[in-house]
Amino acid sequence: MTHGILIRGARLAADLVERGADITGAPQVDLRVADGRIVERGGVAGEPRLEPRDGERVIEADGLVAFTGFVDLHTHLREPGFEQSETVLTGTRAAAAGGFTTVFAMANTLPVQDTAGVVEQVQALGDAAGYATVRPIGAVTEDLAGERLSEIGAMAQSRAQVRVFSDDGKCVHDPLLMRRALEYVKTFDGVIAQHAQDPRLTEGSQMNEGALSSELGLKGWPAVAEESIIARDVLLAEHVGARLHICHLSTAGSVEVIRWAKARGIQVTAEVTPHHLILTEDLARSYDARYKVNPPLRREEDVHALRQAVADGLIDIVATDHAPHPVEAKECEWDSAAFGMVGLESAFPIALLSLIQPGHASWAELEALLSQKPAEIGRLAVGADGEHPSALDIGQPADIVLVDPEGVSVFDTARLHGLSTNSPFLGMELPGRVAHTIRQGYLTLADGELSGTELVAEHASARNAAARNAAAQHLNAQNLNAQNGASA
Ligand SMILES: NC(=O)N[C@@H](CC(=O)O)C(=O)O
Ligand SMILES: [Zn+2]
Ligand SMILES: [Zn+2]
Repeated sequence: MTHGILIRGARLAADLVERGADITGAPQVDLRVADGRIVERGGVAGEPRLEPRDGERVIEADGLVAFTGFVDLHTHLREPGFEQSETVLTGTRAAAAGGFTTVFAMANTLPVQDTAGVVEQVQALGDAAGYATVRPIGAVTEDLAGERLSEIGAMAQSRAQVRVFSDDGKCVHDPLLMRRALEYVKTFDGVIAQHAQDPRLTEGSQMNEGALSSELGLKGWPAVAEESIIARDVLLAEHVGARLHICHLSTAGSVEVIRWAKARGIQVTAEVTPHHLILTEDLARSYDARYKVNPPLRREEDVHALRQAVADGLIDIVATDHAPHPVEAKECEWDSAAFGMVGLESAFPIALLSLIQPGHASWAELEALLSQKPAEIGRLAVGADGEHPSALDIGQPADIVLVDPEGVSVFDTARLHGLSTNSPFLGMELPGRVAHTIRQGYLTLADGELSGTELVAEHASARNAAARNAAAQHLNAQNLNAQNGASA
């Protein structure tokens, strides 16, 4: 049913190791995709170019850069419970439009993703929609209340095979609970993703604490509220010998704590959002609540420190923290507005603008930041359809995104594909455009247009059936081997 795809003349991000936006240094490559995988390559090192076959869809990719599909370790899909803000379907459509083939779905839903039942439900909704692989994140504590550990083991062993646990939106503040959580996830190579915010230091906080918060009369949110939790948690992670991930780093001081922890060999990874790489607290002067986010936008020095930390390899990944909210929650007074911004569709343009163009990252490094490292931190390889291409090579699964560095993206409410439009970039023209997204061998985004919901669901169900067959064959083969072994 699925016809193949031939991509002609793309540059591979992996071949572009020099920092800066220029792509002419890499050879042009042809990739043939069939049955969900990359089956042939052409054009490199004297290999012949590939010619289209009957029924194949041809993508002319001259001028485009090909990445392994983007992986977002930090997305809020809002379903179950907040379907007026986003659903698994609408959120994964936004993901596909942004070049993502996998999203990790945060646990602050209603009910909270704190049981095997809820995480399996969220994953099943993702499988059915077909726009992206959905890997649920499990809550660390029951109902995100910070009092008792949730069913971490049951979620890890469920069909969803949860490996990332987070109370995101809230900080796991109790040090004993944090210690126990780290001990628990260590047993199955999981990770705790901490939302580092001391609740006592940020009661009622509205924006970054400093001269500007005083001037605007908004309650301040001190950098130390973030930095002190990170400092404590890297020490706990060291003590336990477990993996710790820090969500949405926002201050220069946080970078220094991470620098110290990494130099000590502590197993900590750090994430930055696109908005913290480009926006500053000054936007709060408008009192426009689109700029209200957790953690708050910080000073220009912080933005520079975060970019430099990416350049120095101290920050491991870029994650969107896509946080949809309905109009009512944003078009109101600053103090009563919700924290959060949508980010899936603007992630690539902002990464181009803040990291690639100023020379803080090469295209190859961006591929690590947006694809390989988040997949690795989230242990994406664990699970039924848990394969992620390590490179765009023959035999690898065909999760591919093609971007146009010379293109432009314009964000307005009509052009965003999620349910909510609380983007700080509305009305702006940003450099770079996501042109095509291919997930498991089928197009979810073709020339900037999302593929139809029914068609994508059909492709996904065919892929799911194929995956189930492969798993069954594998089991049969194992049984056969076991029988042969027994009779020998
Ligand atoms: N980032 C935000 O401002 N909001 C997030 C919660 C979070 O990521 O902390 C949300 O769920 O709305
Ligand atoms: Zn958070
Ligand atoms: Zn979040």
